[in-house]
Amino acid sequence: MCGIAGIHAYSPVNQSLYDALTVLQHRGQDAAGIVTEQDGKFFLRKSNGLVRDVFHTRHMTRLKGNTGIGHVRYPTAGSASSAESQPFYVNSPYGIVLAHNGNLTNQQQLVRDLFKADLRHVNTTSDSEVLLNVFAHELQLQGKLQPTEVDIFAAVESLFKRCRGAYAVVAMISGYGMLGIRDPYGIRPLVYGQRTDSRGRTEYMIASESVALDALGFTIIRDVQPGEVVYINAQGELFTKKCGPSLTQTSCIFEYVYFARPDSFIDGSSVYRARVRMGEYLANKIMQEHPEHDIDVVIPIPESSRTSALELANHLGVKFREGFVKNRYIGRTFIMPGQAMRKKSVKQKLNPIGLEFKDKNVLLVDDSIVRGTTCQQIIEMARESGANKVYFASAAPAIRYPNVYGIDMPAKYELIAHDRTDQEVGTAIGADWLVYQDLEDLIKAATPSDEVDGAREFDCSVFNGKYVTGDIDEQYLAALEASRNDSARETKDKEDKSAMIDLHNNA
Ligand SMILES: O=P(O)(O)OC[C@H]1O[C@H](OP(=O)(O)OP(=O)(O)O)[C@H](O)[C@@H]1O
Ligand SMILES: NC(=O)CC[C@H](N)C(=O)O
Ligand SMILES: [Mg+2]
Repeated sequence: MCGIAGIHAYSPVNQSLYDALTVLQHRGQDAAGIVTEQDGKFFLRKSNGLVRDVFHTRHMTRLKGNTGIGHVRYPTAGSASSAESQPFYVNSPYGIVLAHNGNLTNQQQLVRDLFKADLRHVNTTSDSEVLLNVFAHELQLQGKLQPTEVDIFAAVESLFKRCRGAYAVVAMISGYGMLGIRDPYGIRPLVYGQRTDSRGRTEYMIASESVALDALGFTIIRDVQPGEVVYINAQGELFTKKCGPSLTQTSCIFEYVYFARPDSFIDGSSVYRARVRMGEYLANKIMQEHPEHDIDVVIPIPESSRTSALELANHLGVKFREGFVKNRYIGRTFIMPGQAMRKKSVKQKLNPIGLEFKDKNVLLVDDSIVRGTTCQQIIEMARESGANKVYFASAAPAIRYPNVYGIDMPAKYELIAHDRTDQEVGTAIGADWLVYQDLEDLIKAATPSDEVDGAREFDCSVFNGKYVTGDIDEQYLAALEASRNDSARETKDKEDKSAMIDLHNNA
């Protein structure tokens, strides 16, 4: 799940983009990048690492210009080589840079077509570079010396016909402005807003999450609609057009469970409200399944489960206590590359407060169980701290299927719930009992307050194996599993790093 941002302003945007990426850091910790534009020249800085490590003063001062885009990366395709950090650049037509959140599901086909039919060169194994080249090719086909919004919309219309999967995009065309694109299903989030500068001029921002707009003083206009393009030309005029087919919106429900920050709104639905309701529904289910429960205390597993766990405790009428202290300098473990690193990080990140466990029956609450890395170690810690019984509740249903839309869960056998019943998962993680949220309840929880509960559709593929784009079959999933499972990826990352694919101009 990457984070993207673009700003069109009347004063330098380097610091604002840096701040936006910091606010979006929870969406990607592996690499970061910013491109700005001034007088027809792009200035790029991108590399592996957190935002604070990638940009030093010397880089910031070189990022000149009043328009720019940025990216924080959590790889789901290609490798972890710094050459695959984003934004990507292509020189023709005009000079275009692009940053992408999501994952293309027909990358191989597109690469073949780009090479054989469009005569284009793709230098990395990133799907985002492919996406950029498809856009560039389609824009070139419009054949305009000076493209207008009409040409840009036409190019994206063709891109929608060619590119499958999930893609929320920000891009910049040298001399012609900035645009945001959301795929026809609206799988990944994208929102835009405006603010007024001291001289009364309107500035625009496009970003993955509304928190980035809040932090920079932009007022939200609305979410970019599925299949819509938002274009701000070099003169600062805004144009929007729905260029994709009319499909039912199916945005990713896992954004509400884990990825997004609770203070964000996605498609009119508050992530915080969704998590509160997840806690309420989960409490109801626990009361149904264990009416005579003997829970003494509810303890959240920081960070993401806290909102749900507090509400769950309120509804159960049981004490809520912070039983784990989180090391604030360790990032999110689930989005780290490689199981060894994830495993090590749980212990570095979370430490129990013995007092809250000793001789108590504790209910541990997490937002989700994916590989089981976190809950297994946490349950062990709870027992070592003297807990009597350790129960576990997951605010999301069991994750049994791979994700193909921008969450790095490529191999079903790496998922602890794959091929296991709920009860078997409980045993595998070492809990006395385990309760999972029901999918219908999760859907209800994520439905915006002004809509009928449960009427909104979402991509729930990790829970039900139904892939909304309709192009995913067993063969695709088998190839994905073979190429991106933990050990295959580790080998590829090592190879790419030593091969030094490195074609980008570092500011
Ligand atoms: O079953 P697993 O494979 O361990 O994955 C699930 C865990 O990973 C995430 O936490 P993470 O540390 O990434 O982020 P957080 O601090 O936002 O909770 C999530 O919140 C669960 O705790
Ligand atoms: N998580 C994402 O959105 C990843 C974007 C892109 N597929 C990459 O791997 O860089
Ligand atoms: Mg967590």
